[in-house]
Amino acid sequence: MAEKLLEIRKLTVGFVTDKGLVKATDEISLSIRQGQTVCLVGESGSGKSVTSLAVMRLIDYAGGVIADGSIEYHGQDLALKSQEEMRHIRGNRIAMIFQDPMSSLNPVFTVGEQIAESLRLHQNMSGDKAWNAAVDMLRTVGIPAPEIRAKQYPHELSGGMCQRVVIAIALACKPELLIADEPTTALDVTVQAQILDLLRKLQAELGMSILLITHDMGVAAEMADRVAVMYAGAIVEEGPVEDIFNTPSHPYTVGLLQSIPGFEGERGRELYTIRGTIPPIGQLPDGCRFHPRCPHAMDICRQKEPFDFLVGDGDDHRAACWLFEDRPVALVDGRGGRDEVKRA
Ligand SMILES: Nc1ncnc2c1ncn2[C@@H]1O[C@H](COP(=O)(O)OP(=O)(O)OP(=O)(O)O)[C@@H](O)[C@H]1O
Ligand code: NI
Repeated sequence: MAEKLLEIRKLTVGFVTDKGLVKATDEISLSIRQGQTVCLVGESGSGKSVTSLAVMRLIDYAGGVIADGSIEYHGQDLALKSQEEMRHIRGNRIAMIFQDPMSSLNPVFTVGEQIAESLRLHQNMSGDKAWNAAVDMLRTVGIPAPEIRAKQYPHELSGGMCQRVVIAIALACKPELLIADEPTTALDVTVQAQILDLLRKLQAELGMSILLITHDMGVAAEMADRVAVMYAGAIVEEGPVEDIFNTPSHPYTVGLLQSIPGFEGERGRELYTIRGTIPPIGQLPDGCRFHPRCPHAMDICRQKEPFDFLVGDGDDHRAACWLFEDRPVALVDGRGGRDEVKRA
């Protein structure tokens, strides 16, 4: 199995408010191996973007703090790096693309110049060489007539074209890890499929790992090797993509899947929606954070936070749900899962 590239351990990210620190993520653990695509899914407000911003340490600029845990990358903890050190890692070995391509591009420079600038900065290329490489990148990301397009400004390109440019900028430095936060949400379905195909193709060529954030289970099914389901700041289920879709275990995951139109077993039935809404950060219920919305809630769910239990046959599919109390507790890399030590 490929080496672990990124290992997030018990990461708690918070925002300081007048009521003290409110947690946007609560001891989340997740790892990504080389060449792997891990999808982070969950409803709006579950903490997906906060998690990705924490890995990039851009959370510092959004008023957030890493309150606890570690983000191990090549044996070093990104949570402890200075912003100066992070600047060398960002856009170089780890690149990020966001949902809205327009806000990532600079309106006053041509797209060719913006890619060339990234190459100058990170690959030490100069003048014509960087420009020619930029045109090549545009070709690589599937932009027709790249010599002409390179001289155009973002407003002269469609949304889909702009997102391809953003991908070209991100990939210009051949990152090991690409973090993509809803990269296709703003695009129409056909363009979305093309962009996802492009990411897959470039991933195969470059061997990079992808952390893909999406609220779309269909996108996750298509792209992921592993899926992590987030709810109200915690990863409530995580496992190989086949296991998540074939044997979803956490009632929240089951609910998410049942709300996909045309999902197996649901055809012809009224579309299911999970009752209730996600609690705002800082206002979690006692016990399991999902219990007020859970159709299976038991007494213990109202009282005690569940551990991560191993579900399925192997040791790589976990769910934080008391329904699996008879199963072994998942270990996070040899260390205890959530509160495992207290339980013993
Ligand atoms: N700068 C901030 N200050 C205070 N709270 C914040 C800040 N950024 C995010 N939050 C809160 O943190 C929680 C998680 O937000 P996050 O953006 O990570 O959700 P998400 O899963 O990415 O949702 P979406 O699908 O809507 O993008 C939310 O409750 C949000 O209101
Ligand atoms: Ni988000």
